[in-house]
Amino acid sequence: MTVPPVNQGAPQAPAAPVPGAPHAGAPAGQMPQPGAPAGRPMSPPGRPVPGPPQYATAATGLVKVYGSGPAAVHALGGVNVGFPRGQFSAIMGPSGSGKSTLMHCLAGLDVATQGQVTLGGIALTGMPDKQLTQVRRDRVGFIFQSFNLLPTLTAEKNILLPLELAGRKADPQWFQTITQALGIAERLRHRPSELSGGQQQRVAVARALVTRPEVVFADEPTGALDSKSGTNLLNFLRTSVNQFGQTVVMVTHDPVAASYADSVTLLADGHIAGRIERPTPEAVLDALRRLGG
Ligand SMILES: Nc1ncnc2c1ncn2[C@@H]1O[C@H](COP(=O)(O)OP(=O)(O)OP(=O)(O)O)[C@@H](O)[C@H]1O
Repeated sequence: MTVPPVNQGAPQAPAAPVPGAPHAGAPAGQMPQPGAPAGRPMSPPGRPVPGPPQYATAATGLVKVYGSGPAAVHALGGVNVGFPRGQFSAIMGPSGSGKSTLMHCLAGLDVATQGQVTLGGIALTGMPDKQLTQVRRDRVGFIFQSFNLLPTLTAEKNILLPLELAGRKADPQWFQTITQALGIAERLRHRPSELSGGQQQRVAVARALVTRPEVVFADEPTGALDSKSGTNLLNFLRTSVNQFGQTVVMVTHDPVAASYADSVTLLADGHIAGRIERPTPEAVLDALRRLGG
């Protein structure tokens, strides 16, 4: 099912709740048009992809089929999408529409059946596992609903883990900037069990940002948080985009959470079903109703 693009006439939003902070990044509406990239030759894995460099992460002709034969599930049916550098983008759609599958393919956590994925202008498609693991570790940050912190490590050690695994040293100034901005500088010696849910998620956010990744992928990051902790987290993600130039791509079911983003990409039945620029909760809710979500 598809609905027409829903950005026309959508009310202008107080979409960025950070006072005085303008939306940043590339101009809106530069998503590859369906069919446009067809015929473009596949770039070898790990090589720069020719074309506009404004997308931190993009997919062309992305198909994902789980299983085979009569049991095959067509989760993505040829998706063309780009998420601009230095912007906060949300992905929404009804349950089963392919949001997590799209995010996992973009982040190199899952391999597409067909099509091409780029991260920072580099082709991920066909990349050997070892190289892909390295790309995920060095160039991607993840925030999950379930924090995924190691219980035996302190907050500080959890945050530094991606750098340690990569054999890299922390930039002390950047570490201080993010832990202070997240309000966890006083909690660094605590283990996850000694922290509140909101604090644990903020540690997970610091861990995602510590490598200064190309893209932070967030999958329902506020799903397990109370509303105040959720608001704090969304405000921080917004700040990381506005102040640090971070690119954030977030899957969410929550229209209020989506209204913190610069744009919302809508999925339905494995296809792009529209896009809302400067979303308001009302515009998002309206679009989701039209999609039956
Ligand atoms: N590992 C898998 N094996 C088989 N089918 C799968 C698998 N993962 C997802 N699917 C199917 O692919 C489709 C898209 O799933 P996906 O999880 O991407 O949707 P979603 O929009 O993220 O859903 P939700 O909002 O419920 O989390 C669904 O029909 C789902 O059942």
